[in-house]
Amino acid sequence: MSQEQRAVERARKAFCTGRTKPLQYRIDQLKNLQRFIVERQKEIADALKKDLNKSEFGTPLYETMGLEGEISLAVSKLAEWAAPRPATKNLLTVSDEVYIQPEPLGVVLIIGAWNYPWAVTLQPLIGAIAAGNAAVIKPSEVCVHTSKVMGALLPLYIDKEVYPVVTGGVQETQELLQHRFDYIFYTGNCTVGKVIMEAAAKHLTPVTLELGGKSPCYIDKNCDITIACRRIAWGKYTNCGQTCIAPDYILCDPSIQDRIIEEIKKSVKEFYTEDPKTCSDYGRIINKRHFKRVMTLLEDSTIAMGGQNDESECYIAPTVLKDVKPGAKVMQEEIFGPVLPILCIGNVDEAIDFINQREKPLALYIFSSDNKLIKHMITETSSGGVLANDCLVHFSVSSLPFGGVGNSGMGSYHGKFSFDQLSHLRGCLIKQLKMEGMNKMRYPPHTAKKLSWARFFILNQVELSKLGRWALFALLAVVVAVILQMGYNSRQPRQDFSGHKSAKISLLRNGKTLPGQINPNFC
Ligand SMILES: NC(=O)c1ccc[n+]([C@@H]2O[C@H](COP(=O)([O-])OP(=O)(O)OC[C@H]3O[C@@H](n4cnc5c(N)ncnc54)[C@H](O)[C@@H]3O)[C@@H](O)[C@H]2O)c1
Ligand SMILES: CCCCCCCC=O
Repeated sequence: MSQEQRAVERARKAFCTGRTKPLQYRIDQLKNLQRFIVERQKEIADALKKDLNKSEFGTPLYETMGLEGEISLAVSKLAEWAAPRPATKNLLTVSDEVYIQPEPLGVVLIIGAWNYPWAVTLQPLIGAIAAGNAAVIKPSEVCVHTSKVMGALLPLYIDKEVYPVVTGGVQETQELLQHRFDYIFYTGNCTVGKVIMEAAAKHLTPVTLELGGKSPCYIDKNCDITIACRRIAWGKYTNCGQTCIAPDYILCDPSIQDRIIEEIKKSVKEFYTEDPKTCSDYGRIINKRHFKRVMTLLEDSTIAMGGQNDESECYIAPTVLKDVKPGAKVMQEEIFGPVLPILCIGNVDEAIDFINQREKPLALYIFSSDNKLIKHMITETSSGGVLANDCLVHFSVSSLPFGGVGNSGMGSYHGKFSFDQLSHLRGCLIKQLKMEGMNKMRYPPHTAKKLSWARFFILNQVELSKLGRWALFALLAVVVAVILQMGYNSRQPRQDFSGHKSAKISLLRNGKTLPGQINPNFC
């Protein structure tokens, strides 16, 4: 039996014991995960240093602090998230129990990417644990050292039967994908996203795909360009540009292009010194394949800043390209490296058209002091998320769903969204075996009058909370009268009452009077 098959079977068997269901178990596992992050900070940081040259401060800042926050949130909110959620009642369910019960899905497969290997692998795991699932964890093999540490150390902290770690490469991932899961949570590129979805379709397994793409960054003339460029330089060059939501390219008026270049130069110097190569806060490209790929993207554009590189170290300096044409190589794929092209456009509406003519991005960045312009751009475009006047930080806001749309992915997570995404939200309606008179309108023989009553009860989604006391009282009186009438009529021989004793009544709909030619004698 392969390690993949063994892991899946173990997780399934453990899930079937029901031990992941009690909230206390989930909280204990989340706290164990928290302990792992705190106690193994050194091993985590050492591995990231080797994989991506992440610094000892960069690791907590970009990888583990967010995880700690998400765990604390899940632990403190779990009872609330997992509790039955009351659902709105209508006239037909007014005396019933109507609620939504979140329940675990089963065994989740989590496939992580290499660029923030702890953040994007363990953050879905937090959601899976909180929601009461088992999970098979597959870290990215591209992050060689991190993957080893995760495989060796994580099982020492969390239940290794329920949350096994499978290490390995494409072959191992594909072997895992042969198995049936109850959910697949994949983070990575769009091409492999399609492979994942195809494999999931064979078992009708639902998926979240956290993908990437080209996230545009519009800079309005009307903004503080110094501050804008500092924030953009941080968003772009953090992790050497290998961030799913890095601003991929800048769109701006030609009159501010040179100013932008100067300000980015200043910020780069401020962050990474004159020589970023020797700066401990500046990362490296993950491997030679990606190094070559990024270098190719520079070929047909003009370098305005940076461009220095060293293949032996997978080093590429923070780089800006100017006057870039939409047809340039750098505009044909997600850059995922420290290269920032600037494209000049006429005005905000041209920027909107440019964005809308391309795939829906994971993030859209807008820099402007004009709130109306920001809202206009938000209304006229679509993207996974949007952030005005800053970069990246929306990732760390647990109350916002994080995820893509269209080509940048499907599904979302973080905070309660992770819990909901990895739960089945089960609709529950508990009726009593009473009030049978109310059901006459749906039982055969069907008549026009029964239909008009059904129409009233089903289509009038009366929001009881919005009705005034008297209106509610009047409504209940009508309901009681109808029930009594139905009870009476159900004891009478079947006949057509049309034209007889027609009662003209007025009923409330959304606070307005509804003149109803409704005859209660419909049976
Ligand atoms: N939306 C997000 O939250 C997010 C976060 C991080 C990265 N990303 C995106 O991920 C991409 C970078 O990651 P990557 O794709 O290079 O990571 P990667 O190469 O590590 O691949 C991710 C996972 O897919 C598996 N995989 C790779 N090829 C496969 C195949 N042919 N069949 C089955 N499984 C396969 C790998 O084993 C790995 O576990 C970028 O596009 C980036 O924008 C998105
Ligand atoms: C606060 C910045 C964290 C960025 C994490 C991005 C994950 C996707 O690549």
